Amino acid sequence: MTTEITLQQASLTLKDKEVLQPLDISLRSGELTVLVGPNGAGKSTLLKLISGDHEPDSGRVIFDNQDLKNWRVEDLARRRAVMAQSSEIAFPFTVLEVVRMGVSLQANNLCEAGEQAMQALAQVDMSHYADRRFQELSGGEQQRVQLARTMSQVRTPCMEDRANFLLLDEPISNLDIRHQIEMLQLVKDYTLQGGGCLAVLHDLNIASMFADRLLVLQNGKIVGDGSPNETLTNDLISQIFGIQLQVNRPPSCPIPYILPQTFFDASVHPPIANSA
Ligand SMILES: Nc1ncnc2c1ncn2[C@@H]1O[C@H](COP(=O)(O)OP(=O)(O)OP(=O)(O)O)[C@@H](O)[C@H]1O
Repeated sequence: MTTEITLQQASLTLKDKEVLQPLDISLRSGELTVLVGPNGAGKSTLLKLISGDHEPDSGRVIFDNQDLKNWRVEDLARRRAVMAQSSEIAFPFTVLEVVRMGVSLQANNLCEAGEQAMQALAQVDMSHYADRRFQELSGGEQQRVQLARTMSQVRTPCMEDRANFLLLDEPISNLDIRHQIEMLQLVKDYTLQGGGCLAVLHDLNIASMFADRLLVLQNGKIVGDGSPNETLTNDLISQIFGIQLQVNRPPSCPIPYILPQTFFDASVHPPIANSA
């Protein structure tokens, strides 16, 4: 059975600005939904609305058939986990302790929590730093640990017929290409096992590679919703990002990939001088 997070005419105004116009969206478990859009479009705000950090001014957010505002905080924390865009950790916790914060909601005892935290660290290629202070890690390393913590919080993608959800705000923004792909594959596997995920990403090519469904947000409004093949069109993405972009669909490539139009301009790539 599919578990859903549904927005029904949910809108939000912050400091006199209508950041999210009334939105009707259903996020389904079992697929990776990626949210893209220009800076300031309202992506993080939408994620906060879905996670319960913001309450809508009008309309409703429903998680698993129940209005989000009626969920008990502890119950919600076991069913969906949130990775914020920036999450500083003020105290000198070790890497293992940070991940255990997520694990502790699911584990039955301390020993199990320790083992699960180590497994989660191995998945993000960070076991070797388990005893290091989190604050001493690089930006990318911190991001991988935060992803491990978040995924540990809702470790089992699906229990009986009810799915859990990951809500990730730019989870790979600090990662090198290898780790971007490995981390998104982890998330994708989570959805393949029945879990749900909404991830905000800026890289359209990575989004194209991994998304089952792409939501395109502009000025607090959904202007595109479908597979990457359906939503990534020259007109739509050039218009929303305000730069001429070209969506390429070579027969040998199963997904569209995007390059700026300037890449094809002769002025940017002058012919290589003949040194002979
Ligand atoms: N707490 C707040 N108070 C007032 N305005 C806010 C608040 N949070 C966000 N905004 C405004 O809402 C708009 C959307 O912000 P949001 O962070 O959701 O955008 P975003 O799409 O995630 O952008 P980015 O890609 O830059 O991360 C912005 O104009 C921002 O200034």
